[in-house]
Amino acid sequence: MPARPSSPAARLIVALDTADLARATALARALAGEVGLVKVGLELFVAEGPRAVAEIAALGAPVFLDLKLHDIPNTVAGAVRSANALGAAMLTVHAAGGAEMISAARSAAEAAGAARPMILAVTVLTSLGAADLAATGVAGGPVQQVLRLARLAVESGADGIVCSPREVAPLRDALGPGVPLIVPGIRPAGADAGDQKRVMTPAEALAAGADWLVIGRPITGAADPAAAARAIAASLG
Ligand SMILES: O=c1ccn([C@@H]2O[C@H](COP(=O)(O)O)[C@@H](O)[C@H]2O)c(=O)[nH]1
Repeated sequence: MPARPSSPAARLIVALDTADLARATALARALAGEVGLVKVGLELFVAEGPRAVAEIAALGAPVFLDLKLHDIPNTVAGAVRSANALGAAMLTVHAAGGAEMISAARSAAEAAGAARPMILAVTVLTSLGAADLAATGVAGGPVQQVLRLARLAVESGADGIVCSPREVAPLRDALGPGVPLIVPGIRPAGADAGDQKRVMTPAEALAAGADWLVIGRPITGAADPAAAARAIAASLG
């Protein structure tokens, strides 16, 4: 499992959201040494399969496999066992899958021994605003729901929590310093938010208590992705 990051660059996780493995590997090469981890998400994994993880891991950076597993406990445990063989450093499940599912994911990860992936629980997607969440039948707003899901996830064996930067401070208050917080929904000042609704700047997220910052388009869509990552790291002081 990766250690908690101690330098600004180590805090950055770049999301390689592309269906093209050649582009993903080119980005991973260009960003070597500029970020702490590289994230393989659904777009790349569905297009290219497990070899995407293997080829990107071979370039040196630890891989965050962001599959957001959400199914019955037996099925999720099987998927985690299959993912163990890929050597990812982090793997996501949806906290809304419930206590038994999260616990099954953690137990299945432990079968990989010391090199097991961190099991991260995704709380409320950063693309959802309060009204979107209410439309799914959840009352109380994102902060309340993230706190509820995060507590459940940690009690059920999750190694870390994925949340928007808006919930980082309340989560730190509720969970203390020991729980790693992995935070997408990051936008440098003036950057296009796109489909993200609960966002903050990298410096704001860090000041609130985030451990890792997950950043895709502001880096991968830049003319010079390495320079964009360096500028973000510099903004973290
Ligand atoms: O709640 C979540 C969970 C995961 N993500 C992932 O993070 C990146 C963010 O990419 P940007 O281009 O910086 O918006 C993306 O891969 C998502 O799948 C998230 O955004 N929100």
